Amino acid sequence: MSTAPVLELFKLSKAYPTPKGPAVIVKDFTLNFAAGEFITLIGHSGCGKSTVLSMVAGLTDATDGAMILAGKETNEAGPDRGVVFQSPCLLPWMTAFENVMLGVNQVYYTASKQERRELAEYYLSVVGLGNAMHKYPADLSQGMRQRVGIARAFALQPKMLLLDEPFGMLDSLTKMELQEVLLALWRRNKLTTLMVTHDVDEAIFLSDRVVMMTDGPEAEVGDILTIPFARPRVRAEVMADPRYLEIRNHLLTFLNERSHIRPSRIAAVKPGEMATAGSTHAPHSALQAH
Ligand SMILES: Nc1ncnc2c1ncn2[C@@H]1O[C@H](COP(=O)(O)OP(=O)(O)OP(=O)(O)O)[C@@H](O)[C@H]1O
Repeated sequence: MSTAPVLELFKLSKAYPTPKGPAVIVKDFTLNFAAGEFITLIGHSGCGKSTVLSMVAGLTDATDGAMILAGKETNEAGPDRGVVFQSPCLLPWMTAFENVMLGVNQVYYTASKQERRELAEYYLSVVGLGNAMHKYPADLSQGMRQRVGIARAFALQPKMLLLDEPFGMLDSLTKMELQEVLLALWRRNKLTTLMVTHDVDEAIFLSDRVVMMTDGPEAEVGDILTIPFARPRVRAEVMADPRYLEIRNHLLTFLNERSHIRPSRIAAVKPGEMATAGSTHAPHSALQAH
């Protein structure tokens, strides 16, 4: 079995020009994604999470570093990465089905019309829009529109799925429903996934690993936590597991206390305490030395 990562991010950095000179938002962001791995990225507002996702999507150029996707260095956007944003940006004059078909027609132009239709219908049905796929966005709830966005991303069958706070604007019940929809699709398709979220519980429930970013400027990977719960996960069982609170506390402690500290700048830490990109920390091994 191949163990080569699907995506390697090596010392990715991003600086934006400002009147006072370049502002380095993200610095030396290094992380590998195993095939089919679900990674969430958490950190304080404005630290640079979306900037990282945007560089991975090829929508923003990195100022430094390298990105290797499926063995090839890449720095451009492409249909091999499906992106879902907080708001799905559907064309209002097209139905949900037509919105999904737009991408499907471009990517699968060699398939027959019938095959393309079936692909779009399949993913719209799986996300629960079997009876609403011919409605226009204005006639869909926000949660339903986001289901279209998810169906659209999966229908292109990309190598990677990139999600930028996809459930950030939804009420908590709809959010939980869509997390389940996402997990079901992810399991079926085994897509390597990067998701940006502010929601610690969402990160724990969905992820194989949670990557914590330090505060910006010059934000970097501060710590990485492996989530130990077996899949498929049942929310109630995960939340009742004694490790859940421990993991949650670890993440909250990072956000409240440790996100201001840059691992790369700390000289005196005990061996084994420092998180490195790709590490698989258990909650107890947290960096405490500050
Ligand atoms: N095009 C741009 N030009 C200049 N500065 C930018 C640009 N895009 C983002 N920034 C700055 O980069 C920093 C990181 O932004 P980014 O959106 O990546 O953070 P974030 O962690 O995703 O924030 P949030 O959680 O609030 O969505 C912010 O200070 C933002 O103002």
